[in-house]
Amino acid sequence: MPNYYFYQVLSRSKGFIGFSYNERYRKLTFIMHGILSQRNVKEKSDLIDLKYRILMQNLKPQSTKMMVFILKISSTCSLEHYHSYKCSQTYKKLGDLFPILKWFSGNKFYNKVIEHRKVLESFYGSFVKEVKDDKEKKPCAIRDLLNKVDEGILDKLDIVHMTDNIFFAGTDTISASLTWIVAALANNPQVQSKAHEELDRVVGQSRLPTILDEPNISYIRAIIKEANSAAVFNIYGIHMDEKIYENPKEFNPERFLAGRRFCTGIHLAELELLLGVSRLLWSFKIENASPLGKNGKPIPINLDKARLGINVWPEEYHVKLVKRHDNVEKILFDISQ
Ligand code: HEM
Repeated sequence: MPNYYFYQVLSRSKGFIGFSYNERYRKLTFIMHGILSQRNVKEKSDLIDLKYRILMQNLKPQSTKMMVFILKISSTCSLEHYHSYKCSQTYKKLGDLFPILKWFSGNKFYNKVIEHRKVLESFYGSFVKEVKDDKEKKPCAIRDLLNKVDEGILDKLDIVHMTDNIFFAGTDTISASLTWIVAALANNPQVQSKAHEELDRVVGQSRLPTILDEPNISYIRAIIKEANSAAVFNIYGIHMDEKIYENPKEFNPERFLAGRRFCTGIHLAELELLLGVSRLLWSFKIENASPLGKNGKPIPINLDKARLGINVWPEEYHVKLVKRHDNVEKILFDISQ
């Protein structure tokens, strides 16, 4: 059941993620699947390429603060989202516990949500403005959404909240995944050796891995798959929950006509992880820089301990990035590559 504070007040019913199935959701999901389609993502892969180049240029070989750099990729967006998330979770819980709160629009929580909404709308509104003012009309997801305003399908507030949703769904997820993968690689040098062997064989040391290498770097793909662990849900419990499905025991195929619900950004996520992991490993050997244990070796990074952001993150850790060959700097800083 959509929560009043989160969906109606904070998002003014203008968002997309987590919204109930209805005509509006169907219309928006169609638009989002178009913007984030595999073809669109591949066509715009140079933007992701640029993003990783900037990230890699900021990773100074021998740095011991990998975590900090990875966090920096999306610091502005993620920080904003982290506050947004924390705030909305509080409202969500309170709203769920005391539904009556929604009738007191002047209450403290309501005012906090409104305050927060102002920050959020001004933050994402400024992105939208930047795209509108861009004389070169560079391609981007916000521009694709703006075209839908011209076609009379979306309004200005839809764009602001959908932009929020795209950043919300697409930044913390990738940063958290990369941070887990780096920790797992630091703990498993033998896995890195196999990955380095594959990259040297397929890509060589005179260019960066690109999207075109994807079919030939199956070990890198397997590392990404292994790091994104599967979650097992109580499917029976969810399907029989009357709060989620009307008349759950009734055999009613119509309820699935709304279409499958899954991560709309899956193609973008896969591409970002592929380029992120392959380029990190192409450039560096990742060494665990934790304090030494009794056996004289660094204490393995504890992957059982996690902390909560929007997603689940590993605890802070330190790694050392060791440049793998002499071409690393030359190629990372050569924009013609
Ligand atoms: C490693 C990265 C990612 C993971 C693990 C992930 C995971 C998920 C999950 C579990 C859902 C919920 C699906 C459901 O309702 O059953 C979801 C939804 C969504 N994701 Fe992702 N995601 C990732 C990256 C991205 C990226 C890069 C974007 C692009 C902007 C994105 C956009 C979305 C959107 C728009 C939804 C909402 C779909 C809906 O409600 O219909 N995600 N994601």
